[in-house]
Amino acid sequence: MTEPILKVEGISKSFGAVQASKDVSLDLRMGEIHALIGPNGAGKSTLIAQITGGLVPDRGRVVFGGQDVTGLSTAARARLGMGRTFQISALAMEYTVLQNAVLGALGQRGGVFRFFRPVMKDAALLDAARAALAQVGLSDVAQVRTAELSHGQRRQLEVAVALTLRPRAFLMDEPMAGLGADGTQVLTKFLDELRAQAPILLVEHDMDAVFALADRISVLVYGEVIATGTVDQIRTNSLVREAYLGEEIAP
Ligand SMILES: Nc1ncnc2c1ncn2[C@@H]1O[C@H](COP(=O)(O)OP(=O)(O)OP(=O)(O)O)[C@@H](O)[C@H]1O
Repeated sequence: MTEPILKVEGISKSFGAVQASKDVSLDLRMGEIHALIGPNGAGKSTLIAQITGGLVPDRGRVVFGGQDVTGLSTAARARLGMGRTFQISALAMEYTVLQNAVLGALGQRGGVFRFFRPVMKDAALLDAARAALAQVGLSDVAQVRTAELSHGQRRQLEVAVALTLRPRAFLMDEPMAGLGADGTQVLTKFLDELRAQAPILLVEHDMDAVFALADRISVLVYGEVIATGTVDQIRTNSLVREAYLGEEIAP
């Protein structure tokens, strides 16, 4: 088996008396969607922040592409190919779709945005942005103001921004949040295809999407991974059913 692209090894993180991550270990393998689920406040966002570099763990390490990245900045991790999308939109609503994709490409490279015009003439950035928009199906709206996009299209644009870096893996924090049934369906199909290009660690509350997409699921409860397994293994796991009170997870 090839080495996992991402390994989280024994990560712990406390905020005062709250232990948000308790000795968390998990990995992300090539070609897979690994979903991270858990009740509100279980520590999913805190874990993602430690993987992407926004928070420093108290203990443990993050290995990406065989390299220990625990001490690296978010931008340095992005340059190594760690792509991500956010729970809260980081898009500039007044800019066009293409401008957002270009600025995203620049930002993810750790570039500093000083003058708009030179940036918009940077052929490499423009090429990367256009290719990413084409891949998510937004080429037709490249010149449209981002504010005019539907919620689902904005989610696609966020994925496009992450794609500009040609990531080796994706971390996605609740990409389905706020999407209607149609938007969820479009994004589910898109993520299904995307995993072949780069594996995805997916934090998601929408259980239908998780069950449709995940090759493996890890369940986080009070900062701890209580189970990792296939959809069937997780559905029938008694600890998991207890944590969810049997509701969302019930077959
Ligand atoms: N910066 C912080 N300071 C103090 N406590 C924090 C901080 N960030 C998170 N926490 C606490 O850590 C725990 C885990 O929070 P986190 O946001 O990671 O959970 P989550 O699983 O992502 O929740 P949700 O599903 O609601 O997004 C919670 O008890 C939260 O209150």
